[in-house]
Amino acid sequence: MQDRAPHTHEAARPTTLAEVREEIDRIDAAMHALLIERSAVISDLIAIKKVQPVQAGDDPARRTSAFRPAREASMMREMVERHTGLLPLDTVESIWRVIISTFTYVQAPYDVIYARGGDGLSMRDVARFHFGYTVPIVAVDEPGEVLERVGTRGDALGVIPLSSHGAWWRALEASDAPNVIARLPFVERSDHPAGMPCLLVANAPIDREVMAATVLSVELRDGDNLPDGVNILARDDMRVLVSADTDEALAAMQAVSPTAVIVGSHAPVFRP
Ligand SMILES: O=C(O)C(=O)C[C@]1(C(=O)O)C=C[C@@H](O)C=C1
Repeated sequence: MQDRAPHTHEAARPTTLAEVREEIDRIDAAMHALLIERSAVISDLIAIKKVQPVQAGDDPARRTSAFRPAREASMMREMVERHTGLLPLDTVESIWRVIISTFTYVQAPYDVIYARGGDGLSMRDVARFHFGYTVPIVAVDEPGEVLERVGTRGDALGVIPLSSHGAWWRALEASDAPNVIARLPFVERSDHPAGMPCLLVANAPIDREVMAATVLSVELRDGDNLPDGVNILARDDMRVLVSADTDEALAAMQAVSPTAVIVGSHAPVFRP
């Protein structure tokens, strides 16, 4: 293929269909070459991760998955912030979700176990949108079954819709239980094509480096008020799953409810 200058306002714009297609072929080949280059970088990353703990005190047995939700959340933010042009944000986001999830999978295979929720179809969309088609997905009926299946496996991610019934999160309170590690979608908006709000649970340590919002299981008593910066994620009567946005909000929540149990964390909510 002939080398052409990148398409800019200054460069001569293609005027025939053949020229435009030549330009598209050049761009497609360049994008493909970049993906191949990305996979070579991931090979280096695999070698580095084997010898470099993610954070002090890490238990390698609890780090078998390559999934780093805080890093992914910040990558998705940056992608949204730099995006421009005709291509819908949904498309760019879904392409990057497939790229990142698949590169997570090639580092260390894992599967995604999700609770079907209402019609089951929305949750299937959530699983495919965020994890692509290479990662195996498994549907189960109830959040409790997701947690049972994730259990002590280091190579499974559970996805639970926030609209699930019952206080399913109480099963996260045990010290050897999975933790909440992320909240989906990473980029929230009302018209998100797979935007059902969900929590990701995994047998992975709580990311202390980036403990942006802390997730707690709380039993409210009559008259308890939630402090500023504490939001209810899910509720079953007086049992609530909350997220505290800051360390101050976390301390205030623990002052209101000393029996509150930390069950995970997630990156700050991002609404562009
Ligand atoms: O940055 C990492 O730790 C990676 O493993 C790379 C990568 C990616 O493909 O960009 C893949 C998985 C992680 O969840 C985050 C990012």
